[in-house]
Amino acid sequence: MSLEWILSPQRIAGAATLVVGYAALCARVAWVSRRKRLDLSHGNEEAAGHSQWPAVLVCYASQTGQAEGIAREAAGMLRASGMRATLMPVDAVGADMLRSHERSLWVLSTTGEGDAPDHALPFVQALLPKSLSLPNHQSQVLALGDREYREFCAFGEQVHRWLEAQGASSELTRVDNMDRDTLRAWQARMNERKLEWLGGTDSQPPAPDEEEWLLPPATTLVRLERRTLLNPGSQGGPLYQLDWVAEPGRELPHWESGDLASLRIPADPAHPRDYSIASIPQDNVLQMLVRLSVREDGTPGMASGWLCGGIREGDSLEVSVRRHSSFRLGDSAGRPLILIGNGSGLAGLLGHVRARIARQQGDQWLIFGERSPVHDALLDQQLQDWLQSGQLARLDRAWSRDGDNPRLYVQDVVLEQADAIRAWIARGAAIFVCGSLQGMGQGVHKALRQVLGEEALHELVQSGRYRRDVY
Ligand SMILES: Cc1cc2nc3c(=O)[nH]c(=O)nc-3n(C[C@H](O)[C@H](O)[C@H](O)COP(=O)(O)O)c2cc1C
Repeated sequence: MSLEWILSPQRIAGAATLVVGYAALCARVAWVSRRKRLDLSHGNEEAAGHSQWPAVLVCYASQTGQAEGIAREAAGMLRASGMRATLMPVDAVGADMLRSHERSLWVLSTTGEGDAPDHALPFVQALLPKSLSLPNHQSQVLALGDREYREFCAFGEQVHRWLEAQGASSELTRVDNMDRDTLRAWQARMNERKLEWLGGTDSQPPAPDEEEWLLPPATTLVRLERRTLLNPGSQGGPLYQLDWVAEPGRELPHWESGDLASLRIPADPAHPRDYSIASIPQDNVLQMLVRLSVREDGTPGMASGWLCGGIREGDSLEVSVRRHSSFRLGDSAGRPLILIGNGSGLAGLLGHVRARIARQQGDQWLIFGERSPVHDALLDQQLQDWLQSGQLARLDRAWSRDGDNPRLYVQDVVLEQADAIRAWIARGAAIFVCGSLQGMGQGVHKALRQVLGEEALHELVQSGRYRRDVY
């Protein structure tokens, strides 16, 4: 062992970290027990105090809320251990902020075809092309993805490589379809890192309740009150409206319009299925629209087959609500809304329409696409009633199988109504798109780019005025 090495700045800095870490650990033991008696706040006000404790930046990029949920839990866990954890979406992360932190934790999902989630665009365009010097920075990257996609975890990998190129040390973990074993292993590793960050692994092992900080959201038992076929005679797959109510003596979980209901079906409890919630809590019903999917061999899909046929009215099921921040109304709750979608995507849009009607805001325009006006005019009476009463300002429907009429899709309506779309945007409207990615989501995006221009659409994404739930 050379003298230079013993006296090297890194060694001295390491020893100093250990001393500070030990002090932090002592304080932490007292503080953790206090925290356990307090309600664990996820607000960033926690990050402001306790300046003597190690600071971690917890960043997320999330399209449907899973990465955000994990980041939130991780920040809560770090705070409960006595660290200063600042939670933020990646688009709020700046160069100075990264330089001023020695540790960061990234939870990043990949969407589209290997793309970053929509809200991460400013980060991708402004920060990723930059060169920063982060030689002492330690980062953990948790990349969420799905192996079914060719570009598995591409965005998480991109950020991991970028961090390494800036001189940071980075550990990458890829998670396939929220695999619980991978998440549990990562969680165990984070508990180790946390102790290192706090000043040495030879300190106390984590308390048992700290190990399970990635708990799944609470579930509630609900009963299927009614199942209604919405498109009898359709050439497409049957689409059902499912109305769930609370079991006697229980309450439905809380949600906001845009959120998802996560169901565990008996045949495959390890893989919950998410559905957009079409109702609002004031309805006292949790409503969803489910299309029966049919496999290539003609047999019904496992989850949709059971929901559309297996489970009977009166039967019960565990459900949990998944916060879907990127598709909630958020700051757009008071703006005029343009709601665009197709098929079962109507569910996500209906939630917003109902939430706004409850707020007595009828300034909303629904552009909806289906196959035939004869068989697929979903919830037509309800939509017509809203239109009559002014609770819906405009309703445009695009039918792709309407006798001899030319095939019309929602993106065609967007192009046809370009002037009106521009006028709505000029007076502050926000756009929400829900439904299939292939064809609809991509087509509408292209049409909007044509109508509004690349830059204006980009600005709408950045300011949260263009939100998509496409699958
Ligand atoms: C429309 C769509 C596109 C997706 N594209 C990819 C992809 O290209 N690569 C990948 O690894 N995962 C992809 N996924 C899977 C997501 O990354 C995965 O479901 C993740 O857990 C979602 O996290 P989030 O809720 O934070 O967005 C895609 C998911 C959806 C719904």
